[in-house]
Amino acid sequence: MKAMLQCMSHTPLKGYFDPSPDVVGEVADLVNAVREEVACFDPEVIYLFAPDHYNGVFLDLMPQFCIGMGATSVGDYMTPDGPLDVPRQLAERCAEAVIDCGIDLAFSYRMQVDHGFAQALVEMTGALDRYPVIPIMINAVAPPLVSFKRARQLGEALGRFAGHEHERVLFIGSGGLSHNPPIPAIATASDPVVIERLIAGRHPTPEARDARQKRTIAAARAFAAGDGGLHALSPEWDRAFMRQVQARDWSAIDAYRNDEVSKAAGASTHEAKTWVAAAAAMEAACAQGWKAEARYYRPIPEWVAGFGALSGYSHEGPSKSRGGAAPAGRLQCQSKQDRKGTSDESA
Ligand SMILES: O=C(O)CCc1cccc(O)c1O
Ligand SMILES: [Fe+2]
Repeated sequence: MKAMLQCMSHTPLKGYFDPSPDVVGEVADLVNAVREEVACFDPEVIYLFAPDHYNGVFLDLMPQFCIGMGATSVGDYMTPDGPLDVPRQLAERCAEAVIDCGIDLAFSYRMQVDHGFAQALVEMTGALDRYPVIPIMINAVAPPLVSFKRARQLGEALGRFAGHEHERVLFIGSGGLSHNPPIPAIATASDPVVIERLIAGRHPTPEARDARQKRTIAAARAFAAGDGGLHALSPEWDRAFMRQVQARDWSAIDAYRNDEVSKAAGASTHEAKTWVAAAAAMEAACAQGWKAEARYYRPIPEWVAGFGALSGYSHEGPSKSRGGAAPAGRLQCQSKQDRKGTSDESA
């Protein structure tokens, strides 16, 4: 069994309000390098952990974790709309295995996903449906939220299943790190229109979606200009977190407390649980035989994102059932040398 892990921050502000060209180029190099690695790896299936931002799931029925047995991208910001290629029977068996491990995973036969999923798929694979993908939503916006520990346990249960199931599996965590985009909360919303949208905002009119996106872009401009209002990015939190994931320091990860995380690094930092779940899945699928590599970090206020990337690779070993080594080209595809371009001064 071979497994790959790709964790990366997402931000729909790309292309709407950009940092300096050298930073844009640096992140583009990173994304291109990851996409090449994934293409070389040629996963038979992807397990994608990502949050939703009140585009697919709402407060009329908010799951903490939800697996899609079928899923469609809503096409918010610049992401494409349309179906993901979800292998339904595999997703069903995965759900059964995870639930059997004591994780009460919700499921949907018509899950709607937003840029949290779509941006990762498009950037890392080129399209929504390039590879079969099993989407797993982790609630990161609607308190009460699950703990970091619980996200780790979800990943562990899923990884145990995936490790037995596949020859080449890719785990993706899409989200984080420290940030606080202007996503309304039911606890503080007073406008009845906003409250209704939080509770049951499916299928907004194009005008309503556009208005919301324009507000996010305006907030990003204000944030980058130093106006208060949004919680500051927290490179210290981000670097410590990335070090812990790279070291697979699960006890440190389990020890995070939701209220402290929000206070230290911003309300949307809970998206980092997608990294925890994906890395824990990697750990279980590889029976700990893998290596993690924090490869990029930079706080990018224009994108309202502590922007990080971390990859993981299972130790090379003979293929379980197909015998012999992988085709030569696959192993040579992406050397460490090639990936050096996007240097990381931190983690
Ligand atoms: O409009 C939204 O739903 C929030 C958009 C958004 C902005 C910055 C970083 C993110 O991770 C993110 O999701
Ligand atoms: Fe997000």
